[in-house]
Amino acid sequence: MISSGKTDMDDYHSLLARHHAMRLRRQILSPGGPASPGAGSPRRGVDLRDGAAVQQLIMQNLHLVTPFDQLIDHLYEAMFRRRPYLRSMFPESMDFQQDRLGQMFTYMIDNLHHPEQVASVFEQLGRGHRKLGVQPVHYETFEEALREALRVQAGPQWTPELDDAWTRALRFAVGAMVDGAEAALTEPPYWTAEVVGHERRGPDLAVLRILPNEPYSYRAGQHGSLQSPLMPRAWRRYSIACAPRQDDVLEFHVRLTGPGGMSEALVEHTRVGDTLRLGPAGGTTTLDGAPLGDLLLVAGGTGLAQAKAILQDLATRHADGRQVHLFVGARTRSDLYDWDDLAELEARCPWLEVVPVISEDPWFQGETGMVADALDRHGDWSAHLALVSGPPKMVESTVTRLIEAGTPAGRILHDPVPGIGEA
Ligand SMILES: NC(=O)C1=CN([C@@H]2O[C@H](COP(=O)(O)OP(=O)(O)OC[C@H]3O[C@@H](n4cnc5c(N)ncnc54)[C@H](O)[C@@H]3O)[C@@H](O)[C@H]2O)C=CC1
Repeated sequence: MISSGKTDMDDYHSLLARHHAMRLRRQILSPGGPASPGAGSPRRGVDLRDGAAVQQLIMQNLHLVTPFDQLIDHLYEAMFRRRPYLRSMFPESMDFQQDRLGQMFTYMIDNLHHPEQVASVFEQLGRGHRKLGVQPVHYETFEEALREALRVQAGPQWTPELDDAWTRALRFAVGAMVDGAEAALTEPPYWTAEVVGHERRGPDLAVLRILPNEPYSYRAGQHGSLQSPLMPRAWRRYSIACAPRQDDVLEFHVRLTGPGGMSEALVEHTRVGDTLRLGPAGGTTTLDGAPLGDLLLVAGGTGLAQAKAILQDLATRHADGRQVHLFVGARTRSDLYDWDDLAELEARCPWLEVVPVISEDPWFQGETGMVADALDRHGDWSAHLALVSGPPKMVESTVTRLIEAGTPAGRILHDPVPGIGEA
């Protein structure tokens, strides 16, 4: 059983986390740093002002330490050899974890010339890592293991300059993670949530509704991470498919993507009354601070979750006077799994037009083919603010097409997709 209230143990862990954070910060900020003399401190804004130079050095020599999956194999081997108990913090299968870490390395290196941006992404990551039980002290072991892995992978061509560049980049990112974790000490590392709704909307799709045990704050367009007791220590992100509600219930749309994974646990083996864990909300694809103007939402498959949350949010304030178009891509008519809610929203909101686009049924009486083609047929979107969500390839092709047709890249919002922007 997972305790739903705050316990003395939680207080103890909060104190311990604060203590470790302060100790690590003192070490990092001390002239020698924890492990590498002369290394820069990781505080954002102050440090890594030469991020572009660090980036250049790392990039010029990237061939020595890639592919990242090999480097990451070495890294975990070194980490679990040094601290075997750390293995118990990870899920049974490390594949997903290894992919994510590779993506974070790529993201960090690609963006070192924008340290502020790196810092804010890693602060969110540090906040999210609290749910895994990660304490700042673990980052020391991570750093030692990564430096060993880099040395092993690069072999005799590894130099102290490269070691220094990687250590500085890593400490900058880790410093931001510690900041993020520390700033979040007033909230739980994760929430327990009761499943209050579970509707099958087709053989491979479920709409889940859950009620967190404590107030959960998020903005329309963000995602939350879910963990099922059927997959201990594994977490997967899903877009929250509703704007914040009075009854505090959250909705998620989950497509079964294969056997043995989280999506199977959530679609096939989860029932009303079950308990899930929910990590803090994250993601920056929201309308906060977005420029005014008409809006184009493009959603593919379960990417509809994000668009639905944004629409519900807009509906609470008459869309701020905007006109809004939603193009919903699905393979078949029956894949329009949330059509009733969309039709209800469209009927209620005179500012909204919903256009379904079906890609694998040429007899569909409406738009058929790829969403990007349907957009072209419907006119000029270059003055709209666009928000795109769905399968990565669909997001990539839609964003490319919008840019070709004249929409400035800065007016297109989407969650990170490998290949465009962040990884
Ligand atoms: N916030 C977000 O951006 C969200 C993204 N997703 C992602 O959406 C995906 C799930 O999608 P499903 O429901 O299985 O979608 P799906 O595979 O059923 O496809 C949905 C739509 O995308 C189009 N599409 C699929 N592959 C494409 C390609 N290679 N090029 C162009 N268009 C393509 C299809 O024609 C269809 O219109 C997952 O990858 C998930 O990570 C899911 C929820 C939220």
